[in-house]
Amino acid sequence: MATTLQKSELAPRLLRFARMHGCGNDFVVIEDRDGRLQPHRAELARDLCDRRKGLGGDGLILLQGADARDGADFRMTYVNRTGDDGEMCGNGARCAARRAVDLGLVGGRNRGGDLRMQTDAGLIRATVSPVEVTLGMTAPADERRSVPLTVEGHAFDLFAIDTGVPHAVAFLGSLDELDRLDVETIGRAIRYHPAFAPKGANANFAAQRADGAWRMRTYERGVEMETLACGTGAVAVALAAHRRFGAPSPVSILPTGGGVLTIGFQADGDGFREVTLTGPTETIAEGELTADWLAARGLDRA
Ligand SMILES: N[C@H](CCC[C@H](N)C(=O)O)C(=O)O
Repeated sequence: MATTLQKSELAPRLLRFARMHGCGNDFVVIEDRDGRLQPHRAELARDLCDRRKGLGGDGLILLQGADARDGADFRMTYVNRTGDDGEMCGNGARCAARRAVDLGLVGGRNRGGDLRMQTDAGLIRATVSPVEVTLGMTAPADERRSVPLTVEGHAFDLFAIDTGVPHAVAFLGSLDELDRLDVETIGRAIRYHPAFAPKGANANFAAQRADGAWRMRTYERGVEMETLACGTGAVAVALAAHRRFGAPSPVSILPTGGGVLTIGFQADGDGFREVTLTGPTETIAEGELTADWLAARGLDRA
């Protein structure tokens, strides 16, 4: 009996995780109420997002306590797979909202699934329903309607906008052209192009389907490869489709990973307001990181 007691006294605080995805853009979500993982986030993101030696994911999400002055329910810290911070992640924020509701982080103020989260891009509102999560995005910034450039022998007239993180959008003439595009090579060249320095940009490619919806593919900054979906990128494609082709709100976006992302907005000459992003999330698994794994990184004492 004494041994059992001793063990539990010595047991490190275990970390609970969830593996989640939104349209195939996948994340490890960890509860970090007191923010003690903040200094370790880059290493944690690299190790946990590893698809062989970790849990696998495009990014790591920490759910932390919020600054009460903001009126936020919690804070989302998003870290890319590479360990680089991302100010915002549309699919990640949808997963974070779902997880916060599941964990009761919104407490007694869970206004029927309506909540507010702090991010480095600003305050994001979210409405969580059994099937979908809708985000009220921050106002897009730094819109550039025409950025002509040539990469790898392809001439593009890009649309650029910051929808929480910086994005460039290229439209292709057909779905076939989109399917055949070497997103890895061309996307990377756009992502690192001097036109978007020093921050770089996520590179999105889109083509319209006969029913009016837009198919899209994304090379993600900070993941440094093509991902199966990108929420802030889908918002950028929708706003670009409005400017270029007059696409009305709401715009339906079909990411490679399946499902539909729906983007609502109000446009005026100068910018966009009331931008929303709606789509499904799925929780694949939840559990606890082992004491050995944490100890190997010195996190049992963190
Ligand atoms: N996948 C994300 C974007 C992550 C941000 C990251 N790629 C960056 O620019 O640092 C989304 O759904 O919006």
